[in-house]
This record gives sequence, C-alpha cells and structure tokens, in this order.
Amino acid sequence: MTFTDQLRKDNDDIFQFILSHPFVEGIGKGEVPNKAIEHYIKADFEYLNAFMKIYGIALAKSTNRKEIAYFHKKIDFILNDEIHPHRNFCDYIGVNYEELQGHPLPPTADHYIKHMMYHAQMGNLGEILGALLPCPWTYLEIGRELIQKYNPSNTHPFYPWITFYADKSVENTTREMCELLDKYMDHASPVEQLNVKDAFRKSCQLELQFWEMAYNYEQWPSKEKVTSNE
Ligand SMILES: Cc1ncc(CN)c(N)n1
Repeated sequence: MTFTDQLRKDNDDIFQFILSHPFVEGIGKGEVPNKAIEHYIKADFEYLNAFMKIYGIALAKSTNRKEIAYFHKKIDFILNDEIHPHRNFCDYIGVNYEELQGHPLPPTADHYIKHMMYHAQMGNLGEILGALLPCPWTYLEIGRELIQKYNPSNTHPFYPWITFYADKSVENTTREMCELLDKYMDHASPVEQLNVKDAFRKSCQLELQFWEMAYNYEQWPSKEKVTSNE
C-alpha cells in the first residue's frame, strides 16, 4: 500500500462524514439554501486565492522541473477553470459573482487557510502536499459519489458543478499530487511522516468543517451575532 493509500484509509471516517453532509447531499438533490451557497462562495473565493499563493510557496520549494510544472499548471487551473463551479452556484442563487468577492473570512475558512499557510512556511514540500491534498481529493470523491447516487442529467441545477469535480482534470490533479507525495515520502524520516499525516488529517477535518461553516452561516462572535439569530 502506498503512503497516500494509507492516508486515505486512515481518514475514511472524515471522508464519509463529508460525503453525507447536508450541503453535499443538497448539491446532489439540487436543493441548497441560497444563504448557504452565498456564504460558501464568499469564503471559497478567498480560500482559492490563498490556495494559489500556497502553490506558489510549494513551487519555490520544488527541487525539479516536474514539480515546478505541476504547481504552475495548477495555479492556472484555479485561476481559469475553477471559476466555473463558482459561477454555477452564483447563477443558481441569481447573484453576480463579483458581489461575492473580497469578503472577510468566517472562522473555519480563516483557520483552514492559516493551517495550510503554517505548513507551507514551516514544513518541507511533503508537509505542504499533505496539507493541500484533501482539497482536490475530497471534491473528486464528492463529484463521483453524486454522479453515482443521483445520476444527474444536464438539466440538474448543479450539473456543471458536479461534473466539474468528477472530471478527469480533478482526477489527474489528485493522482499527480499523490504521486509527488508518495515519491517524497520514500525518503522521509518517521517524524516527517507524522507531520504529513497530521497535516493531511487536519485538512480533511477542516474540509468537513468548511461545509458546516457554509451550511450554518458561521460567523465570528460579536455583540450582535451572539444575541440574535439574524
Ligand atoms: C474549501 C475547498 N476545498 C476544496 C475545493 C476544491 N478545489 C474548494 N473549491 N474549496
């Protein structure tokens, strides 16, 4: 079993929680509250901005052209392709994409970004990959699961979102990232292995909490927020 196969196995509990989360199920059923989608897009636009910057740090820590090419290609993918699932959500709620950009981060998104940034700044390339990998991997599995469970037609409101994440390009991103990480782990010390495992699990847990954050409209506590349900 490869290192990343073992990671997947050890974190199956969190993957299953993600696949059965009401936001994710709602995408499959074609019914998600508008407010949850709006909250998700506001946070995810900033999350993906941070993700590209972390790819940039990973690129700076690359040791060969294969790795440089990978991170370069993936920044382009987020910039030019991953806007499509966001636009699908915006069309569904009838809100202009630009209106949902540049908003402050809710606690979970803030934590997730800082968690990845910590490993990017403090760790080696293996540790960065461990923190980044749950992002494409959990979405690939969500896309596949929703296709299998709901078999959406092209009239389904979230057909573009579901098919985007179930597509070959996200499969390739995940497979190539697994291969890079497995290669890196061939020479990792036991302490480095533990750090990667910890970074990966926390990112899986934060993926789950990110759905929860959007679904429950999570906000920082303040005088108004703790005294009202608005
Ligand atoms: C939080 C989060 N995780 C993963 C993805 C898929 N790249 C995303 N758009 N947002």
